[in-house]
Amino acid sequence: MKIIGLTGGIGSGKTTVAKMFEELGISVYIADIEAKKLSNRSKVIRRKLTKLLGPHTYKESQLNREFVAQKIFNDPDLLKKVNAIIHPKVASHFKRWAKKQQGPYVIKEAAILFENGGYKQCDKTILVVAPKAVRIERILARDNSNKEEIEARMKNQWSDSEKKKLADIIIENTHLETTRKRVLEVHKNLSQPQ
Ligand SMILES: CC(C)(COP(=O)(O)OP(=O)(O)OC[C@H]1O[C@@H](n2cnc3c(N)ncnc32)[C@H](O)[C@@H]1O)[C@@H](O)C(=O)NCCC(=O)NCCS
Ligand SMILES: Nc1ncnc2c1ncn2[C@@H]1O[C@H](COP(=O)(O)OP(=O)(O)OP(=O)(O)O)[C@@H](O)[C@H]1O
Repeated sequence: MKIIGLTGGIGSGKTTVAKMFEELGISVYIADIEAKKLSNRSKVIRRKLTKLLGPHTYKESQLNREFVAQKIFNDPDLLKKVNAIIHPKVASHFKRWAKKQQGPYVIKEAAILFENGGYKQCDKTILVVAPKAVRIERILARDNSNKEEIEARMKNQWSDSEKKKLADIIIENTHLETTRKRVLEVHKNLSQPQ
């Protein structure tokens, strides 16, 4: 079964696009969500993160997301260390998950795919893009966050032009209906035996 990596910068709409593939019957793995579940469940991750970031890393046995985000997105060195704790666990969890799925391909949606070399484990990659200003507006409307916090995350992600050099398929996500048509087209191509 083919593994299709799906990524995009913060607010590009990668989860929205991933859900469109899901509606077409494709199994979708959302790495952001699984990473959080693993961070809450795995004693090894908990121990390593607490050692690295201090006693406030967990609050009532759940990852203290605001605290962790505040620390790591303003300190690239710390972010690298957190990624090194979490990403390998997500990668092995994904492999186990993928073995149980059926269909012509599965989608692995991940915020960080090119930056950490994760794309090398994929048969093909999809990059979701939207203008930066639109992405910021979307996150401001969705979350209880501010422009500085969003830009801090953006600074830790590659630009779209860097990612485009490695992506196999680009999906522009501005108008939802156009995006949906493009997803259907991509789905048909990916479903063909190669
Ligand atoms: C810092 C945390 C707790 C913040 O949680 P929060 O619910 O606010 O954000 P969420 O995880 O949903 O991510 C939202 C967006 O932030 C950006 N982001 C998240 N992790 C990273 C990262 N490691 N590097 C750059 N950007 C990131 C992405 O655009 C992502 O889509 C969380 O993002 C985290 O634990 N990140 C480190 C682990 C990781 O890389 N997770 C991503 C998938 S493996
Ligand atoms: N084409 C679109 N038109 C209008 N709103 C959109 C569009 N695509 C996504 N959105 C909205 O923008 C917000 C961000 O989309 P989504 O959560 O899919 O992005 P994401 O790239 O997964 O974000 P994050 O990086 O934070 O995980 C959501 O509230 C979503 O409903």
